[in-house]
Parts: sequence; C-alpha cells; structure tokens
Amino acid sequence: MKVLEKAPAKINLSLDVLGKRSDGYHEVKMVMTSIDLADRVECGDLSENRILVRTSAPYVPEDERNFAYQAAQCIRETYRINRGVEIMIKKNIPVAAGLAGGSTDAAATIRALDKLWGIGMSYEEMLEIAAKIGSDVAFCIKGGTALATGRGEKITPLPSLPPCWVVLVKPTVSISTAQIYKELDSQPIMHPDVEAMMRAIEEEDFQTICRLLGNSLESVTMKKVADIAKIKEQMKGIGAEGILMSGSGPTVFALTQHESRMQRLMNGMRGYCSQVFAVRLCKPFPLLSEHE
Ligand SMILES: C[C@](O)(CO)[C@H](O)COP(=O)(O)OP(=O)(O)OC[C@H]1O[C@@H](n2ccc(N)nc2=O)[C@H](O)[C@@H]1O
Ligand SMILES: Nc1ncnc2c1ncn2[C@@H]1O[C@H](COP(=O)(O)OP(=O)(O)OP(=O)(O)O)[C@@H](O)[C@H]1O
Repeated sequence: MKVLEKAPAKINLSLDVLGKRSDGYHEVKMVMTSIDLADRVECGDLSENRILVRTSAPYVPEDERNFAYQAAQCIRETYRINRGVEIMIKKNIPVAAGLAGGSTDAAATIRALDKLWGIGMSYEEMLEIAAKIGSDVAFCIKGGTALATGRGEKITPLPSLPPCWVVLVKPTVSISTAQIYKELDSQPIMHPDVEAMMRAIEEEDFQTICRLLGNSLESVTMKKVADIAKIKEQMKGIGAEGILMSGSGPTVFALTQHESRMQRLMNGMRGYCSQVFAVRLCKPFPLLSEHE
C-alpha cells in the first residue's frame, strides 16, 4: 500500500521573538499560514524492516538527518511498529529558504504513516511527535492559518485569510535558522503587533493584514543578505499590498488581491531572481481523528 500526502510550505505573517529561554531556544509569538507551494511525500510498504528515504533534490540528506526519516523513526519507536517504510519526497519548496520545507515533509510523513500503519493518532499525539523533530513541524501538521507560541510548537487555529496571491522570491543564498537566532541576541529586537494581526485576520481586513506584516528576524538576515532589501524595494516599486521576509529568510513574499499585480510582480522579479513563484493560500488539513 502507498499513501500520498501534500506538504505545503508556510510563510510567517507576523513573527515576534519575545526572548531567549534557558533551553537555548527563543520564545516566539507568530502568525503563520500555509501556501500552495508544496512538496509531495509518498510513504509505501518496504519488505525490509527499515526506513528508506529518497528525495528528488540534490543536497537534501536521505539518511537520519532528513526530518521525514526522523518522524518515521520517532513513530516506529513510540508505537513499537516493526514495519519498514519507503519515503519518496518530491521537493518543490526551496531548501533552507524560511519556508519550512523540511518541517512540512516531516508533518506529511506523520499524517501518511498514521494512515499507512492504521495507528489512529489524535491531533495531540501528532503534535507530540512533531515537537520532537523541530519547532515548525507542529504548525505543519494541520496547516491553514494559526498562532504559534512557545518555541513554535503550541498551536491555536485562526480563521483563513481573505483570498489573495502570494508572490515569493528566493535569493540564491541559503540561511541557517540557528545562526540568525544567535545573531539576534546581540541586536535590538523589533516587535511586530501580533495581537493586531490576529484581529485583522478575524475581521477579514486584507489591507490591515498587509500593513501589519512584521518579522523580528528580518533585520538580522537583511544585514547578511543584501539582496533582501533590493528585492523588497523592487517589489514595492512594482506594487504589492504587503511585503515581508518569511521566517529566518531569505525568501521574500508579497501579498496582493489583484491578478494583474501578481502578473506584474512575476514578470518584474523573474528577470532579477531565478526562483520566483506565485501561489494561492492553502486550507488546513482535515485530520482523520476529527471525524470520529
Ligand atoms: C524561523 C522559524 O522558521 C519561524 O517559523 C522557526 O522559528 C524556526 O523553526 P525550525 O526551523 O523548525 O527550528 P528548529 O529546527 O526547531 O531549530 C533550529 C535552531 O533554531 C533556533 N531556534 C528555533 C526556534 C526557536 N523558537 N528558537 C530558536 O532559537 C535554535 O538555535 C535551534 O537549534
Ligand atoms: N525533507 C527535507 N527537505 C529539505 N531539507 C531537509 C529535509 N530534511 C532535512 N533537511 C535539512 O534541513 C535544512 C533546512 O532546510 P529547510 O528547507 O527545512 O529550511 P527552512 O525552510 O529555512 O526551515 P524553517 O523555515 O523551518 O526554518 C536543510 O539544509 C537540510 O539539510
């Protein structure tokens, strides 16, 4: 048997870093949303009792360093499962881009193995496995739009955003999330208004959502990647309702409700950067356990 799961990327609409914790992580408060730029994760039976990972992208590890591998390993140990699995990952999400590519593959693996192995995990049980793999994995279990707190693993669902286009531009450099959080510690922190962002989402006020876009990590990454400021400037010139760097970067996204502006942004930015995407938002996944 084989189970195929879609694994959407995320963007951070509001990312506030509240402080450093004693465990080395940072306390965050952020609003995230899933976008329709997605990997595909297929989990199938394997005759041998081991985990085999294959990916379509070069430079993505296929051993125990892959987050999908780690998710499968964690499920096998937690639920004492003596079955092998072959995990095929078709990568469409740029790697180390601030879009949670590895995290969403891990979350998709958790959803797929729950079905393949007939475990019947609750949402809470999925979140527990997710938190062991990485901070962004918990959000990716259900996706949609949500508030994430703690180190990112505590999830509160929010209503969907008004329909819009998301234009993404990925500079060629890749970014280490750990390095960006480390460098933030020696700099003054800009705090976006996360509460106001949640209110704007509740009120379906697209213009205010765009005005409130903010990310505490943006200025840190911008100092290392000069392209980010240039991309933001260019996108502003072309016209978008809101523009921000996602996560620890370096991907920059623009939001617009106008198809013509989306087209102009695509055409304008393609000449500047090789990785440019225009996508819609993604709805949250209905989980099997919620239908019981
Ligand atoms: C920047 C974001 O992508 C925004 O959604 C996340 O906060 C990062 O999530 P992630 O990539 O899943 O992060 P993890 O794999 O858990 O952690 C990578 C490293 O980032 C740092 N880290 C991560 C999350 C957090 N709340 N505080 C941190 O300081 C830690 O040094 C950690 O060792
Ligand atoms: N399935 C996977 N897909 C991509 N990268 C993976 C995967 N599993 C492990 N990795 C490793 O994770 C590192 C970070 O990649 P990823 O694409 O998840 O970063 P990111 O988008 O910046 O994540 P985040 O936004 O959560 O910080 C890569 O350098 C890669 O070695």
